[in-house]
Amino acid sequence: MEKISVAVRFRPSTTEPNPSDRQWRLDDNRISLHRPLGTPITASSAPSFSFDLVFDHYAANASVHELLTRPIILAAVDGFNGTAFAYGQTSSGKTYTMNGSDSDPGIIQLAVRDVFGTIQMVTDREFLIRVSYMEIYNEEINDLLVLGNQKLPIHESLERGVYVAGLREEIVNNTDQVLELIKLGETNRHFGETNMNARSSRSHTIFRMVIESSIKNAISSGDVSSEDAIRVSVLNLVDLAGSERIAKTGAGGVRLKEGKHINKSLMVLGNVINKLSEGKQRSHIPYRDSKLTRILQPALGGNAKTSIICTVAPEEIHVEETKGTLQFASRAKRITNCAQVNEILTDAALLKRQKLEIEDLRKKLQGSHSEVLEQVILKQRNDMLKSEMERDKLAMQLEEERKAREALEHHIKEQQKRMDNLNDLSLSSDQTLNLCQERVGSGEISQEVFNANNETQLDGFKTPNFKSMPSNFVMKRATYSGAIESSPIPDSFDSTADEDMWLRLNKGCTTDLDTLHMTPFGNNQSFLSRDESLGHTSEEMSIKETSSQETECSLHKQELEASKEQCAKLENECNLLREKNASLGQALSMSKENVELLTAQKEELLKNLNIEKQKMKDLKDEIRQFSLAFTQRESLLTSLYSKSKAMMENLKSYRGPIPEILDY
Ligand SMILES: Nc1ncnc2c1ncn2[C@@H]1O[C@H](COP(=O)(O)OP(=O)(O)OP(=O)(O)O)[C@@H](O)[C@H]1O
Repeated sequence: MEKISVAVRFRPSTTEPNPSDRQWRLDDNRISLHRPLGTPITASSAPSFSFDLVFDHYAANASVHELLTRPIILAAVDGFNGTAFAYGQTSSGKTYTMNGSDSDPGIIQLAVRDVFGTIQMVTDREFLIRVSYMEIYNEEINDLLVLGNQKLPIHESLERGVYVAGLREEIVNNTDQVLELIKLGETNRHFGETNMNARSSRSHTIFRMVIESSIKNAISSGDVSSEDAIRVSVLNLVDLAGSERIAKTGAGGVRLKEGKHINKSLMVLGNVINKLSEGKQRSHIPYRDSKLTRILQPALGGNAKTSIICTVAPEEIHVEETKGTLQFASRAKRITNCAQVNEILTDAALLKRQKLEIEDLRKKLQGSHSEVLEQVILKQRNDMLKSEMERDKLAMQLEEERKAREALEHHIKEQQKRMDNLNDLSLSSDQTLNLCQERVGSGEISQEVFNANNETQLDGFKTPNFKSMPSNFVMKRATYSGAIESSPIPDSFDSTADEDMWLRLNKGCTTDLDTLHMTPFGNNQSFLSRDESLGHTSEEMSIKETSSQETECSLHKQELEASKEQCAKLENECNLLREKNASLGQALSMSKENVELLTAQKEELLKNLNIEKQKMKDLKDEIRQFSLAFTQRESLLTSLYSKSKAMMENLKSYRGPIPEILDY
């Protein structure tokens, strides 16, 4: 943000100062009005003013330019928009300041020289300068480089902002070329004689230079950067028509109409300056109320560096107008602009950027990116296969473990059964022992027999409880009612038998003894005694066996627990692998989708590239056709212009009657 710089310039007095006149006094950059005797007038009607610069009547245009406008010209070459305009009452020296004289070139001439002088010093950029010259006469825009009143319209677009449509822009290469064009423009400009100025500007004129520049050979270099951008700045040098009092100028007829238009547009300019000076940039600023403010919009509170030179007349007769001008200047001083370098990308640079982007995308698609993707997919496939194999292996292990567990369980059940049997056996042995002891107590069995039997060790004794009874041994139980859990019947009988014992054993049961196979003598050991002696030995054996089986069983149990744990662990691992497998499958399908998407994008981009290429070709054709048409039109216009000029010359020298038809 920077403030508009404002300067005030006093033109030389046209009259001899009268001792009774009030005087404007300049102290550095301050201006104050003094009484004839030299005392300052401090009333509110005549306050003192201070400005960025104040020039007295001795100042030459060159010093005004050097101090006020030159910085703007240099900034314009660097890409900033710039505007310098002269404001003041009629005959205060605006045109003199802007256009100068032969001995004192004006700001426009000095600016043109500066522009060309500066760009010659810049070696790394190439410049294209275009100039145009227009006037706003009676609120109509005319091209001063073209004959006649064209009444050009103002247009607005996003790309160009506010612009005058159809305005001739001349590409220029040097100062002289521009000065020639300015001369041409001056001949077309509206001047008129008033009471106050023999050659009064009846229009606002805007001399415009468009300065384009780009880095030399930037487009052919590698990357697209800010170097590829083109700087386009607009420099406006404006000579306003002077505000005037109709009574003073003595205007009537055409001059009066002109004066009204001039005053109206200057009033709008004043309103815009007022609003902007109040810091109301965001409120409505009446730029559209006049063509002048519309065209100067960027210079007033916009993207431009602006300086205003307010010209004033020193004479007593113009004190009120001078005060008005100084007030305008004071308000203008408060306006802030926001100038920035204007850079745009050319079609070629844009195309280059697009090409690079497309190339980059293509590389990503065709090159490293797709390879990476393929590798990722391959890796994922491998991972998936690996995990599937692991899963199968684990499933097999699990199956084996399950089988082993079932076998173990089966084994444990068997062992349990055996243990139960052994327990039963042990119990029945105890009972048998008790029974025998009871019988010894009752005298049925002698203590010696019992002891002998009890001490006798018989190998190969099988569990009598589960032995099937021999079919030829049938007992009839009459009175026997004792609870015999284990049968005392041995595997086989000998040929001899102790009848008494038999009877005693059977407690009165009658048995057909003839059917008995008698136990041979000498081998007549009672089966009872054998049985009972065996009962005592089997108890110890069964206890031993039981304890060893219990140990075995607890070992099996431990094994079972361990295998259960292992099994659970394996199941967990299996679940994890299943999950991993599922996520890998998902990732694979996603990558497949990505590949498909990228392929589609690639195709789309290639399609766009082709379209862009076609567009480019069309544009080139269009440009070729346009430049052809333009050259034709230009040569036509030039010939028309020279023809009309020649005719004008002829007409001027022609003294006879005016011919009725002019054949062009
Ligand atoms: N600084 C100056 N030094 C010498 N002569 C000057 C100076 N300023 C103005 N003049 C002369 O004063 C007269 C009026 O000046 P000029 O035409 O520039 O005024 P103007 O403000 O452009 O008036 P208008 O608004 O009517 O066009 C001219 O003859 C001009 O040569």
